[in-house]
Amino acid sequence: MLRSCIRRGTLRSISVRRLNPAIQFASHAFSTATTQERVPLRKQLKQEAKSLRSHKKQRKEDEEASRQEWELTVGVEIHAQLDTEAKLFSRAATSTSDIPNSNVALFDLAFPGSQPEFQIATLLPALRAAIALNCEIQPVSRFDRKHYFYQDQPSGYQITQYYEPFARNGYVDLYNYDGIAPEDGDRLRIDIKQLQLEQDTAKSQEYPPTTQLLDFNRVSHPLIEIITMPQIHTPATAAACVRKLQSIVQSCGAVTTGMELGGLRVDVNVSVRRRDAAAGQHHYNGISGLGQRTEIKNLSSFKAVEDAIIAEKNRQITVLESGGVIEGETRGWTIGSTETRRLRGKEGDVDYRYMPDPDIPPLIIGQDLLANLNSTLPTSPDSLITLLVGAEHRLSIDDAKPLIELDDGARLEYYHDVVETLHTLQADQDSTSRAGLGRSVGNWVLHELGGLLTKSDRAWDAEIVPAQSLAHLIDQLQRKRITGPTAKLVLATIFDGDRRPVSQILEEENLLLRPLSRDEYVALAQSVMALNPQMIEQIRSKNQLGKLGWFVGQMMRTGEKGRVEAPKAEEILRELILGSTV
Ligand SMILES: Nc1ncnc2c1ncn2[C@@H]1O[C@H](COP(=O)(O)OP(=O)(O)OP(=O)(O)O)[C@@H](O)[C@H]1O
Ligand SMILES: [Mg+2]
Ligand SMILES: [Mg+2]
Repeated sequence: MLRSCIRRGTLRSISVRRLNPAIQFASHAFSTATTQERVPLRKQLKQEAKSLRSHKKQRKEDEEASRQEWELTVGVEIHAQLDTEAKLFSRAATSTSDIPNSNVALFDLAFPGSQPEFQIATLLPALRAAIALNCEIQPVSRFDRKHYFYQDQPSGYQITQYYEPFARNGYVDLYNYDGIAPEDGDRLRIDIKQLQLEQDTAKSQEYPPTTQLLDFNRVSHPLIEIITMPQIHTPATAAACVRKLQSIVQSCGAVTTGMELGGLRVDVNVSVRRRDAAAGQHHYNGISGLGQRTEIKNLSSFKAVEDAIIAEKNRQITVLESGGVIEGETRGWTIGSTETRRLRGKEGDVDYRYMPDPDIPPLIIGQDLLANLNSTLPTSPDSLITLLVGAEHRLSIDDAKPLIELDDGARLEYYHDVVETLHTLQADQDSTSRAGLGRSVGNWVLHELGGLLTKSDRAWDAEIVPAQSLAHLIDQLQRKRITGPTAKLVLATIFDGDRRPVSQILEEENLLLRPLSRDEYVALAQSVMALNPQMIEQIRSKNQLGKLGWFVGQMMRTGEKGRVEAPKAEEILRELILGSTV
């Protein structure tokens, strides 16, 4: 990568600073060579930026040309670990962080004579996910044995529900705020073929060349497999779809951890077909005309989903353009790589010998249970977004999304606590001034408090700045008793552990706004105007109003701390410089 950058002459100084000494040496060699050609540094940087731009443009054009010619189709299978205490068919605990092989029942290890004991509690999170994904819940479903031999599956088969799953015909709606590709427009519905219950496998740890350790704590952890229809046509939308599915199953309490902790694993199925050629020979559940699919197994991040699809699409196009054929096969992906790799042949090669499990009776799900779950399901992420950007809260979509997603919903809870307290504190204010409170709280919670968290590298904790304190601080600001910079200063003080009530901090530190008189503003404005008469001239003669900001900044800086209000400062400056009022 670095070498190719150097070859293309696109290495930028900003990236060099973060690299190791050997790489810095390479960049030094590069600049020495160019100095010898006596190209001034500024010109050289300009050329580099230009070449980078044209390279990016070329790549975009190539992508677009390939998109015009080839249609990509993707369907995803998501395996999510359900939030349950016990395993699917035994009472062993699901905790995987305990000592390896400590949570294992005889049935999990397929001891002869052991029998499955279906854990009914598993159904609750599974059904919550199915309802949240708009599925039709099947009154009767059954378990099958899917046979394959691998050391992570002691019985030689996985118990799953492929043929008669407990939920069918759902869908997930994706909006552009979910990050779908621009060519998919504002909204896209992806159908979900089914949700099935199944067992997880054991966890392997490889110690090449000869050792592999197996931890059976994970074996038979209850999973749901969510299978989408092949209706996705861009890598970005596939990643957005997985992200959205994860956020839905998390927000309804069906799963505990997401992809980052291994609680969710994704297989992507990829095919391409030439748009102007005859329809493809392959079909899936009523959708026909598809190209031959390959399946990339076990992806564990959204980026891996997107990158693996791009790589596999390009590989398939190259094979087809050179007259080859795509084989139905299972492929793998390593993070950071640029190519998928063949793991094994699939279609036709493996016969799973599916058969009904004779030891497990059918699953019968009653309407009363469904009615109860339906009425207790938490609000969906989409409904939350609609609420937050609506008239009551007026958040921007860019703030609403992270507020919902951050810290497993804890950030949103905190936001609500602050808004609630603030509404009580502002009960005496008129409704127009209260209308913008949500937006302002969103800004403080995400950007100001969020900024302090990032800077200090601390994890979220609602007690760092109690919601009550933040509400009082915003209240003081809204009432113009303190300035914005003062509010930020006090927030940082509380963040660092000051537990005095906000009002006490403001009193004791003498931070309450004592507004400057008009004469004081005029004197301050005149003193900063004297610093740069040339700029004053430019503002006057060329009407360069943008430059007023510099003088406002100077007034804030040189004036007494916490006493200068920016809008007032600008008003006075306009008056003095232009003879006009705002
Ligand atoms: N031609 C195709 N191109 C792209 N995706 C496809 C194509 N045909 C099917 N798919 C997708 O492949 C996936 C098939 O999943 P399904 O679980 O039904 O079968 P499977 O992959 O054989 O099963 P498993 O991997 O669980 O053993 C679905 O997401 C479907 O949308
Ligand atoms: Mg599958
Ligand atoms: Mg599959």
